[in-house]
Amino acid sequence: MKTLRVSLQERSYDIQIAPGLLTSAGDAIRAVCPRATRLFVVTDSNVAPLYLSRLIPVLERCGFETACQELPAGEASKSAKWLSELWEAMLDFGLTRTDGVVALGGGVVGDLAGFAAATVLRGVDFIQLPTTLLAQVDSSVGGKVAVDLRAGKNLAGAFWQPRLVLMDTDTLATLPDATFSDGMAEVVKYGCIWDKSFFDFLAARPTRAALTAEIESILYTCCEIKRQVVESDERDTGKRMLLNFGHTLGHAYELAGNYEKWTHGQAVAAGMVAAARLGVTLGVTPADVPAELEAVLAALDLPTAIPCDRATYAAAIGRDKKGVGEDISLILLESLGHGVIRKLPKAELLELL
Ligand SMILES: NC(=O)c1ccc[n+]([C@@H]2O[C@H](COP(=O)([O-])OP(=O)(O)OC[C@H]3O[C@@H](n4cnc5c(N)ncnc54)[C@H](O)[C@@H]3O)[C@@H](O)[C@H]2O)c1
Ligand SMILES: O=C(O)C(=O)C[C@@H](O)[C@H](O)[C@H](O)COP(=O)(O)O
Ligand SMILES: [Zn+2]
Repeated sequence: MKTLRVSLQERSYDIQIAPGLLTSAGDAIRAVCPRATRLFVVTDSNVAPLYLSRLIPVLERCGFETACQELPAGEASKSAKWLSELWEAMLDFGLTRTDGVVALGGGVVGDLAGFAAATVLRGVDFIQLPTTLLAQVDSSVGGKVAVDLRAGKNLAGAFWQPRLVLMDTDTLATLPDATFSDGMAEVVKYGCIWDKSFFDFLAARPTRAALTAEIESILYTCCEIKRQVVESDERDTGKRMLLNFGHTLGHAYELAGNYEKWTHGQAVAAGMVAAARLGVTLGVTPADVPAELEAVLAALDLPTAIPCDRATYAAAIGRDKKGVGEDISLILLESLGHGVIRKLPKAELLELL
């Protein structure tokens, strides 16, 4: 088993990475929630039939009473409507402030359940059991929780760190190839912004089989990078913005496709290529970087360009959380492996696009 500790004073927690962790989740949760009697489990309609019947007896054997809410699978469930349903169901179950919320699923389940945990009774303990590659390398760590609004992606949310993150690598075996690739978009992001040797390592392994053979080390590398970034800027006012590489335009593509046409991973892949091209235009990024990045993403069956109209770009840029007044912080690559934050007038960015 690989373990990492995210050190954030009283909000510190462990990330455990190993096969089979779901089968010992009860003891691990008991260790971080000693006073809890009830756990409210949030999952989705694809994950429930695969893993819920494995998890519930494990929790009950450790003395937890459980209730479960199964969401329809997909981004549409990351909504204010489902947030409100969760609040009501948690209170009907009798959740108290010493109890906990468990997210069993991908980033949609984790972001929504985390926001519900942050807000119900003004905040209860939250445990992440991520089951997609994307959730294991990115969304289960760092405490960003949110729902989407009509106005755009993740526009209502909180910073609410989990008490524990258990990554059972066995769960990745049941992912469809396209969902595995979604997660790879965020994995490649870490190589782009932080670590050229990691980027090269990924480029040399263009198949799911080759990547799966190294999965524990890939998860560890991504979580270690995210740990360092989050510890230095938990509230996303500086360095953490690097983790948003590809996301300003990625969020525009998700909005353009009404959150149905393009997954988050696909949108981020195309957003990273567009940001690399913008970097070349702005004289920050070397000219050969976009093609090198495109080749790695295309080998993973990820899109490298997504059409988007000016009005949608304008809406996404206008509401991007990296905006300050008329300016926006844009994440660019000074080289592959080194991301930088550059301020630009929003109007200039729109013209460039
Ligand atoms: N909070 C953060 O820091 C952060 C970081 C990155 C992404 N996100 C968010 O995460 C979301 C995307 O997450 P995602 O890609 O995991 O999407 P997702 O949660 O929709 O999961 C993708 C699909 O995989 C299915 N699934 C999950 N686990 C499975 C398994 N083990 N086997 C088979 N099928 C499984 C799901 O039912 C779903 O159909 C977006 O909303 C994005 O904004 C948040
Ligand atoms: O953890 C972060 O910080 C990230 O930016 C990770 C991103 O991959 C993730 O998609 C995040 O939810 C985007 O955050 P937002 O602040 O742009 O909504
Ligand atoms: Zn992301």
